[in-house]
Amino acid sequence: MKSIRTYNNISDKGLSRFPQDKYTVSADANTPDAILLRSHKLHSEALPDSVLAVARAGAGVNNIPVSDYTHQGIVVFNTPGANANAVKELVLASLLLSSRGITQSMNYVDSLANETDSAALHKKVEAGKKAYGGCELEGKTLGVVGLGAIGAKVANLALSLGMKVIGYDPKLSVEAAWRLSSKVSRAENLNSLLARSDYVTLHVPVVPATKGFMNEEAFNTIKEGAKLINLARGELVDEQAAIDALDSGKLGMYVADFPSEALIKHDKVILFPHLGASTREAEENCAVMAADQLMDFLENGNIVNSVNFPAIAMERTTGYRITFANDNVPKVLGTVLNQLADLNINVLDMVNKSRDDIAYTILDIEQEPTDELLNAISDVEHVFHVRHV
Ligand SMILES: NC(=O)C1=CN([C@@H]2O[C@H](COP(=O)(O)OP(=O)(O)OC[C@H]3O[C@@H](n4cnc5c(N)ncnc54)[C@H](O)[C@@H]3O)[C@@H](O)[C@H]2O)C=CC1
Ligand SMILES: O=C(O)C(=O)COP(=O)(O)O
Repeated sequence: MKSIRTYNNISDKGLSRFPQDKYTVSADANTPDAILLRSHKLHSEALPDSVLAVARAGAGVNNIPVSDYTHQGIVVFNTPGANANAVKELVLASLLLSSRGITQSMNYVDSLANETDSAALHKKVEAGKKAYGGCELEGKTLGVVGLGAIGAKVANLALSLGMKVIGYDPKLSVEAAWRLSSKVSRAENLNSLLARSDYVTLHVPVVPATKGFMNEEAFNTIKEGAKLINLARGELVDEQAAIDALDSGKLGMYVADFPSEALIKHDKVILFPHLGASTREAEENCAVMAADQLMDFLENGNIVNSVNFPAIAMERTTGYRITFANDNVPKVLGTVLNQLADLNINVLDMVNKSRDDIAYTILDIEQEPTDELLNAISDVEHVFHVRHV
């Protein structure tokens, strides 16, 4: 029986992927084989030694100490693109909310709830409406920072609304570039995007290069009165710099799903709870993808959509499967293969992949591996994880 420990609200559609005769799934599993979570922060938690993998049902992995886990042999997964449409749709809402005085005018109408005279009510409603006139999106320029799964969908949607779209993504993958309309124009650098955009929307992970990148300098560069949408991570924006820019009028509006004490008080800030991925569809997509990836890893040693290990998969043969991870240096694989040769063990199939400074191998052999063999592989210099799956 394998055991999965969950954190957060994970869709039942994902949880029910784990067959009950093979898995127990619970929030209080003591010695789990794997963790399945959403935004729960693992940085200050010690994981039990039993944990082989952590799956984030979602995109951002900044709640997980990924590099610490890598050399403990813990594979970290996410679910690329599975919640992108949900975020895209909330960006659309954010564009409209920041343009049309929708929430403010709703609050105004609500404030008239005690008015009992119908004629007086209509007079006040009509008199108040002029305070909430807005502007249209058509013809305006949207700057999209980060053109991955979400950014590309947002960019393509904005084009269909008649907006001009500028994108900036110095690390754009070829796959992501294929998903992007050729009508999206490319900004050479961030400042050029900021200076030309009426709306700026952020879709990058929080990493050292992006932490606080929307700082005083960025707000000085941004087009006068531009509106900023941040459904990516709160840490991307220097909050005080944003508030100063809002106060001076340089920034027209800030929309985010990261409320904070300072932001909540500001009348040019529109805040939601962290709702970007909170649709039934996205929660199901993420949970199903994360569960399937975990099972494939636990049962077959295959790795799909990991953020720290190479992508690697091999069809099961009739043999017995060993997987091992090691520092990506010469001679490790050769040493293991020599060990097998010395024991007269035939290799049926094998695949080896590397990513940055680690390598991972799946080996199907003809006979069941003994503990002695597994220990011998584990003792090879630079090997830090071995498993019979
Ligand atoms: N509000 C919410 O509920 C959600 C928030 N997110 C946030 O959105 C982020 C993006 O999500 P996805 O689009 O799914 O990820 P993704 O990995 O598909 O795209 C991220 C893009 O950012 C680019 N990038 C990396 N560093 C950059 C830099 N310095 N400047 C410009 N671009 C850079 C990458 O090249 C990549 O194309 C996640 O990391 C997460 O923090 C994601 C899903 C839901
Ligand atoms: O997928 C992401 O990066 C998200 O931020 C979604 O967060 P959540 O799973 O809704 O807490």
